[in-house]
Amino acid sequence: MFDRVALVGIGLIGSSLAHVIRREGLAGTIVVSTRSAATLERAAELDLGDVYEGDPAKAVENADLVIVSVPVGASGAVARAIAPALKAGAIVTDVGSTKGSVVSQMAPELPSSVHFIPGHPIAGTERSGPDAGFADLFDGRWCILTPLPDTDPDALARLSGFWEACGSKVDVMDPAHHDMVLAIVSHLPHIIAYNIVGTADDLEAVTKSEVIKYSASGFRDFTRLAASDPTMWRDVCLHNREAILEMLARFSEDLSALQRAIRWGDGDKLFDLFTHTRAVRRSIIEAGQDIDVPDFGRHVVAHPPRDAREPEKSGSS
Ligand SMILES: NC(=O)c1ccc[n+]([C@@H]2O[C@H](COP(=O)([O-])OP(=O)(O)OC[C@H]3O[C@@H](n4cnc5c(N)ncnc54)[C@H](O)[C@@H]3O)[C@@H](O)[C@H]2O)c1
Ligand SMILES: O=C(O)C(=O)C[C@]1(C(=O)O)C=C[C@@H](O)C=C1
Repeated sequence: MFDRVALVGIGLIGSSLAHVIRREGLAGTIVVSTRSAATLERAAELDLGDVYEGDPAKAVENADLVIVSVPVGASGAVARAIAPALKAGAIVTDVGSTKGSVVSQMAPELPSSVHFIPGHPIAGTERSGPDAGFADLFDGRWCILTPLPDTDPDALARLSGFWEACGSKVDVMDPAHHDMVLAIVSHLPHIIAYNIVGTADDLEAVTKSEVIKYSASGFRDFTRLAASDPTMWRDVCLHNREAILEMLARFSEDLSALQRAIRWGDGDKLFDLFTHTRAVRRSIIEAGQDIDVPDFGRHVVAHPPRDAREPEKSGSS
């Protein structure tokens, strides 16, 4: 599909790309580049590429596709470093979890002779580094591309074809819309997980050994998310600030409504909410992973629409 692909950053996402590119034969040559010499050495031990290059500018020379897979806060510095060496006509993309900030950091640095098309595979785990990658990571998962207004349609089609060959389903959207959607479906859940695990750990008397000993599966699920890479999530919080703050405000409002219902013993309200959220989960399962983005005009969790409520208000199934 591409003669030469340069992977700048070889952590969970970069190494997963290396595996799937190899498996599917999507590149003649895979060039691997990353900031730390130790990580580059590990990538070589894992045989993730054909060429290993510490200098990102050297790594992208003659590449037809350049994929930047670094924490979003480093996107601008990487773009600046690779810009002078990029081949005219190359496609430059990224995988960062925020898009508005990546566009504003990278676009001004890149020459107009390349096709810059930001992207984000909605696939990952709590693990990081070159050992964490696996070829199936993107199987059946969405990859969102956020082209700029003047993006060449042929380059967009080529990049979409690449992600499809990696196993993904591709959607195209505006960077600001991406950031709003991801703030609720990905960023907020991680922030809630970091917070709940932090709160539990602060309660020294009931935690330490007891948190581990009695950890119920609900809490354990939060600890998985809260084990995610601190650098990556620090950068996500700082680089999707507005959308995350907006979602946190809505979340806090809805949490207050829930708190009030508990305080006043409003069982109907609790039952209605829990019935509604169960229906949300069921519709996600029924749709497989084919989940539409939330409709922000309508979706207010603490006040489910009447028609979404089930009449039966007691018992469990
Ligand atoms: N982990 C996930 O679940 C996930 C999912 C989708 C997208 N993403 C996004 O993908 C990107 C990479 O995440 P990851 O999980 O692969 O992270 P990771 O920590 O596993 O890997 C990051 C890589 O970037 C390199 N790096 C860091 N700073 C650099 C710099 N200044 N210059 C060059 N290389 C640098 C590191 O050495 C490492 O190779 C992030 O932007 C993240 O938001 C992550
Ligand atoms: O499943 C996980 O562990 C993830 O954190 C993956 C996840 C997500 O929230 O779904 C995290 C951040 C990425 O930008 C995309 C995917």
